[in-house]
Amino acid sequence: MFKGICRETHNGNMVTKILKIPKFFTCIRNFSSENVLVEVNNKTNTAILRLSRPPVNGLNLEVLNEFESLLSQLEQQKVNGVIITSNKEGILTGGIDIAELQTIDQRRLKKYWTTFRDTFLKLYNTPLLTVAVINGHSPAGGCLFSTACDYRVMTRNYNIGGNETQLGLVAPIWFMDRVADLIGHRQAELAFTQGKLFSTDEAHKLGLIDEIVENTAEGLSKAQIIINSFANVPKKAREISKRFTRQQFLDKMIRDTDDDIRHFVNHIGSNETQKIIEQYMQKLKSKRF
Ligand SMILES: CC/C=C\C/C=C\C/C=C\C/C=C/C(=O)SCCNC(=O)CCNC(=O)[C@H](O)C(C)(C)COP(=O)(O)OP(=O)(O)OC[C@H]1O[C@@H](n2cnc3c(N)ncnc32)[C@H](O)[C@@H]1OP(=O)(O)O
Repeated sequence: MFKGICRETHNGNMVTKILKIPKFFTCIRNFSSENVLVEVNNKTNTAILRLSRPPVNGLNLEVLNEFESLLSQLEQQKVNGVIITSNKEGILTGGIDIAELQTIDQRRLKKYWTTFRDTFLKLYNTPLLTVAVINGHSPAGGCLFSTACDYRVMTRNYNIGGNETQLGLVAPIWFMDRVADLIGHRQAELAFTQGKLFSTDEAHKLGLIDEIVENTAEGLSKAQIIINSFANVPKKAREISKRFTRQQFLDKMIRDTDDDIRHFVNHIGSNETQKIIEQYMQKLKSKRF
């Protein structure tokens, strides 16, 4: 017997069921965590990882830890590819859960930012093939994490980009570097100085995303096609090529770890930034944009 977890909504409440499935008939392996649903298709050996933390899949410490740990498990299982998407069509993630930034406790800020960086690095550095199916808005942290994937498809009429400057925050330099890798230095400079959120069409024209799809289902099947297209590529050679093309960024990010964490703690932990964050949260709650 194979044990799986099934999550369903009944009358607005999330219900978790433990399923017992005969191994022979299983086509899906399921090992979801609290905030991230995972299913691995036994036939294609591809994992779909769905962010599932209402209301906006905010990236708090728990989501980041779960995400990192699930990726490690998928690496051990040697899946053929990982598709990252949202369980809620319309929002991939609202980015960092702002509640994590509402503190001047330096130890907490340091812990959060270290975990945030480590999770990004895990995704950026994994030998697994990764495809982001961006099926909703993807501001700030959401955009950053999708840039770590090998390929990005996005559904129409949503926004993606680094809006930190609009909020009075400064995005980390490695986010800027990663976006510049995709859209070029000049466009990244314009985007980050303006805190620009791009529409799906704009993001596609710039190269921030690779393809546009109409809906999540099309996104998932497109992602599977991308993963399949690597089937005849020698695995070891692909993995080493991925590592080589990413090595320079990685070396710089790791070399700058201490400076980056210090900068984050000082920037977010200052009274001035705390006021800005508080005002932003109030605006967000009253929808005054
Ligand atoms: C060296 C480095 C130094 C410094 C680095 C500094 C900062 C870190 C920099 C970069 C990395 C990443 C940063 C971030 O991710 S900051 C977060 C930025 N995110 C946003 O600005 C998104 C804000 N949200 C929205 O635009 C919309 O909510 C969204 C489009 C996602 C969804 O819209 P929708 O209309 O569907 O829902 P809402 O009614 O707006 O929201 C529902 C509910 O959720 C709350 N909410 C939304 N986003 C967040 C969030 N990010 N964190 C916490 N809470 C959030 C919202 O207030 C509503 O709450 P309630 O009113 O109680 O229902």
